[in-house]
Amino acid sequence: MVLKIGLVGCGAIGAEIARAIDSGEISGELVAVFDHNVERAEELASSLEVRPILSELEDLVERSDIVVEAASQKAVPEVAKAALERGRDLMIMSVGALLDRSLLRMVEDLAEENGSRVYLPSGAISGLDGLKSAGAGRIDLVTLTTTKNPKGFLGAPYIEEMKIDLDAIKEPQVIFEGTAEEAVVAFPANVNVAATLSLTARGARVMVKIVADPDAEVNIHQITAEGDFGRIITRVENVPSPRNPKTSYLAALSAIATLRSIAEPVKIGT
Ligand SMILES: NC(=O)C1=CN([C@@H]2O[C@H](COP(=O)(O)OP(=O)(O)OC[C@H]3O[C@@H](n4cnc5c(N)ncnc54)[C@H](O)[C@@H]3O)[C@@H](O)[C@H]2O)C=CC1
Ligand SMILES: O=C([O-])CC(=O)C(=O)O
Repeated sequence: MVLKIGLVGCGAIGAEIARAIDSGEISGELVAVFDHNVERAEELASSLEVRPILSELEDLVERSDIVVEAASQKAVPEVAKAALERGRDLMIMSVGALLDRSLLRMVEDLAEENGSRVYLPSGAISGLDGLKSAGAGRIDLVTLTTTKNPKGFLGAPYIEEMKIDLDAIKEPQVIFEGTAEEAVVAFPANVNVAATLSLTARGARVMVKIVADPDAEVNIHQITAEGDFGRIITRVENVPSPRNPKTSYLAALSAIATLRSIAEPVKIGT
């Protein structure tokens, strides 16, 4: 059976996913795309060998086996409800949205009631396999330190609210410290990975530090987790997506790897 994929969001991640389906790297069919920026959807669709239709959300869901959200945290409630109520599988990239407890419960309940699966890729970080194993025991604390070039934080609600002048940052500067729940609201397009860590760590405290470094050419996520298993330390130096400096290329690759693994009979890793 050919997996029918519907894509919501035609930006940096969505475009990489679409190209991977088009080239046969992901075995499936991109049946429909939706973006509230219609020009973006049109531009992506017309760049592909096998052109998907441009559709509205409801129609996209109807045509798909799996709906891929690669849009924004704000899009998640509507996309999740539409997909899960119709028993479709769902992959979510804007994982930060799920730190809203009531949304997480709705997603879990609808998935269970309708026999759907929800996939949350590792995104731009490494080490979730070990953290998942550790979560079977006790995890005491997880810390995430994210470093990006200041231009990667442009437009973040926290930057605007605190009136932080990103151009004035001339050396590495900690611009935010807080919990994962606070971080995903303050920087919705920068630290979805904090939510992925939090959900993997099964309720353990996840503390986030965000550093703006004007010399940074890579997006760094350094993670330390401690518990009765010992300590895990991971650090990824991510190449930013050329289309969107907020987003690391690895995040798109993790979405592609997740879609590929759905079709594979042998599952590797925790
Ligand atoms: N889980 C992870 O590790 C990572 C998650 N992300 C998140 O994944 C999402 C996609 O990332 P990118 O492709 O880099 O973003 P992007 O900004 O390059 O593209 C997003 C696209 O979605 C569209 N869009 C936004 N809200 C929409 C809505 N409500 N309905 C329809 N279309 C909508 C935009 O017009 C845009 O074309 C973002 O929320 C981003 O923060 C990004 C990097 C890593
Ligand atoms: O791509 C990254 O480096 C991480 C990111 O933006 C996110 O988690 O939202």
